[in-house]
Parts: sequence; structure tokens; C-alpha cells
Amino acid sequence: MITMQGVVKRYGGRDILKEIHVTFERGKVYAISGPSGAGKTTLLQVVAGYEQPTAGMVHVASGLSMEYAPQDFLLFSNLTLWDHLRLKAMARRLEEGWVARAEQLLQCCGLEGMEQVQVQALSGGERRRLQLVLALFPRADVLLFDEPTSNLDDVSAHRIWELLACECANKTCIICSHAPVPDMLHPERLRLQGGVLYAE
Ligand SMILES: Nc1ncnc2c1ncn2[C@@H]1O[C@H](COP(=O)(O)OP(=O)(O)OP(=O)(O)O)[C@@H](O)[C@H]1O
Repeated sequence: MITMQGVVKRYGGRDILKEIHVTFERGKVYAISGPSGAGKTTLLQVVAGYEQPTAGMVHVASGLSMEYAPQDFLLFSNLTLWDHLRLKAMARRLEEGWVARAEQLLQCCGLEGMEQVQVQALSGGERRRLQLVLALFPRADVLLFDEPTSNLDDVSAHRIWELLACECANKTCIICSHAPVPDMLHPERLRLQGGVLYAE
């Protein structure tokens, strides 16, 4: 469970997040929409601990593991897909079964057979899918996705939503997306506007 208590985030004298109070519960998917620049990425970064709140606090239940798939690609252009998976497996100290898990996720995301391709040779959509695989791969308790289907065509986006519907079960999942999060994920819909988070 994650609780934001009176979280304010100020950039350049402007309150991007204004006293956000919300609890993200285990086993639930939250879909956060809102206009461009509303602060959706900022909210995820504060939850992930990448940014500190200006005021208020974020409480993450102890022992919860978390993965964050950011909107911008955090990938190494001269490393292959498999290099990325291997590095992630090492960083997260995953046990031996990680190879089968990685292959299964690559297949689900239509990246099978591309294991030895360098990131610089991937399209935007392929990079997006690799980033999702890297976030899903360690089976974290909390999953944060920023625009998971940007750069994807409708068919690829549908496959990703199906995968997330399956992978997000029994986890806490927060998805910021301009594209509507489909009902199959049974999301609780929230809207961030004017620095305030509303239930939709
Ligand atoms: N590190 C930063 N320094 C200064 N201002 C920032 C910083 N990060 C974000 N901002 C500002 O905060 C506001 C919210 O940005 P954010 O990226 O969180 O919005 P968003 O809702 O995710 O937008 P989009 O839908 O376009 O991705 C923007 O006006 C942005 O310029």
C-alpha cells in the first residue's frame, strides 16, 4: 500500500502537485489521466522516490518492491536487448528462472528473435516494448507506468494492455496515460488537473 499525504511538488515557484492525498491499495490498478503538463510524470517520480516532495510525505509499506517504466527511454543504445535483461537480472538479483521469464515476456511483446539487436537499431515502439519488459520482468509488487502505449500502433497497444491486465493482477499498478486505459484492467480512474487529483 502506498499513501501520499498532503504531497506538494513545486517547480520554479509553481505548485505542480497541490496537497495530494491518496492511497494506492494492493491488488488495484489506477489509471491517471490529465492534460499535458498537469504533473502526471511528476506524481509518478515522487511515488518512485526519484523526486522528493516539497511538502507532505509518501509512505510505501515496508518490503514492497517497485518498478518504474518512465515515459522517456532509459536504455543504452550500444547494448542489446539481452544485455539489458541480463543487467536487470543482476541488479535485482533474480534467480535462475529469469531466462524463461524474459523469453516469455519478449514473446508477449513481439520482441522474440531480437535478443541480440542493439537498442540503437530499434524503433520507438520496440524501445517502448523493451522498457515494459524490463519493468515487468522482476515481478515487483508495485508497477508504475508512464504512457505505456505511446509510440505503439493500435494492435501493439492492445497486446500491451492485455499483458498488463494479466501482469498487474494482485499488484499495485499506477498507469499515467493519455490513451484511455481499457476496462479489461478494471482501473480506478483518476484525473490530475490544476495540481489536484480527482476521482473520475
Ligand atoms: N525537473 C523539473 N524542473 C522544472 N519544471 C519541471 C520539472 N519537471 C517537470 N516540470 C514541470 O512540471 C509540469 C508538469 O510536468 P509533467 O511532466 O509532470 O506533466 P505531465 O502531466 O506528465 O505531462 P505530459 O502529459 O505532457 O507528459 C510541467 O509544466 C513541467 O514543465
